[in-house]
Amino acid sequence: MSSPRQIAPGAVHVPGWLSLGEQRDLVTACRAWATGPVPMRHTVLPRGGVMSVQTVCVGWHWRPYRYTRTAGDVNGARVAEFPRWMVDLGRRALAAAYGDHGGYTPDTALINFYDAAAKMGMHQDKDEKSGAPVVSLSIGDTCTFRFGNTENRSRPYNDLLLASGDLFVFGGPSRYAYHGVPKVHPGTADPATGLAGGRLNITMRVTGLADPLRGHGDGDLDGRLPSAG
Ligand SMILES: O=C(O)CCC(=O)C(=O)O
Ligand SMILES: [Fe+2]
Repeated sequence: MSSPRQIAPGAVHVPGWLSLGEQRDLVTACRAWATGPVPMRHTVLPRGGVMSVQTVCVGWHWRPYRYTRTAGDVNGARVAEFPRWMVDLGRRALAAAYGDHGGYTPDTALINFYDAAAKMGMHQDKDEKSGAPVVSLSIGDTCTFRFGNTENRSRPYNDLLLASGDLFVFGGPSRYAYHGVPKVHPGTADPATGLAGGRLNITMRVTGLADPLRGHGDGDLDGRLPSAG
């Protein structure tokens, strides 16, 4: 692992943060999630466009531009639980980037698979009701990651390479920075991760949404129930 590098205030790149073993375990977990309960798919945008990346979610299902527990735009199933080990991984990631995890409790992850031709246009991650940081992990082929400003999709931005095992965290003043993936560099992956080609990106986030079934989060139901006395 190299030392953390600040790209902008609140945006930190930690090259080679994940060990090879951790990358392998994440590839295995993502492969399983890609098969169900909600299969990985190309997200269809409201105006009919289709994203070139393939996505599967855990914890909450994202579709433009909201989070739900069930994947109404795929097969109607409830997405897989957000595992405790991923909360712990998210906390270790924040501690590595910022020196302290501050009680970070991600409740959703978007898992994106990029083939050699896939890209992601400049966008903000703003469907979350929480301003908590986004933790991004990359595995497989290296990509060019464009990290911009909070005002618009254009310059100033920074182009950096995200390679297998890299951590990128954006929070604080960078939380709503525009970002995207203009290019994946085929043939740059180490097959020892279990991913022979393509790029896997996992972003953990805090939705800030209540879970009506469990009473977690904002609008916690527990607070509104009559006390047992
Ligand atoms: O693939 C990446 O590095 C970024 C993914 C991303 O921005 C997103 O899923 O919102
Ligand atoms: Fe994003």
